[in-house]
Amino acid sequence: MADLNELLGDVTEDADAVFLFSPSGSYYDRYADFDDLEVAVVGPENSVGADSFVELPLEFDDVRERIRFGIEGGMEQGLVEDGDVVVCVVSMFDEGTDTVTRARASDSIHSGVYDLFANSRGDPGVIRDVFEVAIELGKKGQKGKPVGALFVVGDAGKVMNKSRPLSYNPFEKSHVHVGDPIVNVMLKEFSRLDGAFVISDAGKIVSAYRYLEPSAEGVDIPKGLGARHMAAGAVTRETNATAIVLSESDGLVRAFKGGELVLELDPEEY
Ligand SMILES: Nc1ncnc2c1ncn2[C@@H]1O[C@H](COP(=O)(O)OP(=O)(O)OP(=O)(O)O)[C@@H](O)[C@H]1O
Ligand SMILES: [Mn+2]
Repeated sequence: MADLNELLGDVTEDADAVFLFSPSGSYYDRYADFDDLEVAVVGPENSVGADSFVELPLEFDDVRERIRFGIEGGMEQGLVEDGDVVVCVVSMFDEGTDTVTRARASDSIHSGVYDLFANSRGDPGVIRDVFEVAIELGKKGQKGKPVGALFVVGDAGKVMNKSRPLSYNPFEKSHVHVGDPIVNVMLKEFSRLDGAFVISDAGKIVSAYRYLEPSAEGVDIPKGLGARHMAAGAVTRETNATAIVLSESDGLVRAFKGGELVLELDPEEY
């Protein structure tokens, strides 16, 4: 009769790295002296004091997302590289370690999402929520028609100084935050109209209908992108904001930081 452990050994064969997702201290210790294997801890905090640590800025309920994010962070830090086999040890059912998966680090996983969440000024949860609105808008459009939108997240005071109103601000005096389902409906509704949404670090919607007027000097964004993308890139050079743009013309979601395009995604594939 076949031996179960032997069969399951296929999962860990030829591994280049082991990523332990939020392990307990005693569990981590059992992995501490693997010499020829990169052992890294992935989680919201490095409570076991691991040398190699990838911070998860958000709780990903979806284990697949958690693993993707962990691997991308590991690539970002040079712990693993394109083609490496990464064995991921995860707890899926709150009963300690119960899941082992084999994943391959690849440049296609390396989409820029990690950098966007981990190194932005805005709260990671806020960036995620805005990102999700943009993706959803991209998938469905506005009443079936393609729609474009521009969200500027973080450093809102400075962003307001670099912009002017195109119309009355429906969020004036309101205290609404992204992530609230009602707000997401509002964001989608208002995205039919011109200009940008300005959102604070903590996710408060400061304004809609802002016309951004940053200097475009020294902004290097890919040719073929128009005024909306130029404004998005430029505002992130002059402020510490992150801009998330849904293009009406090609349907892609892009993010800009520090004046540069840092992420480009097709909502249909996300
Ligand atoms: N400086 C700006 N600030 C805010 N919104 C802007 C700015 N420039 C353009 N927009 C918005 O972007 C819309 C589309 O402009 P344009 O076609 O030039 O941009 P684009 O980069 O090609 O974007 P898309 O791919 O969505 O067409 C405008 O109708 C306007 O609502
Ligand atoms: Mn255009």
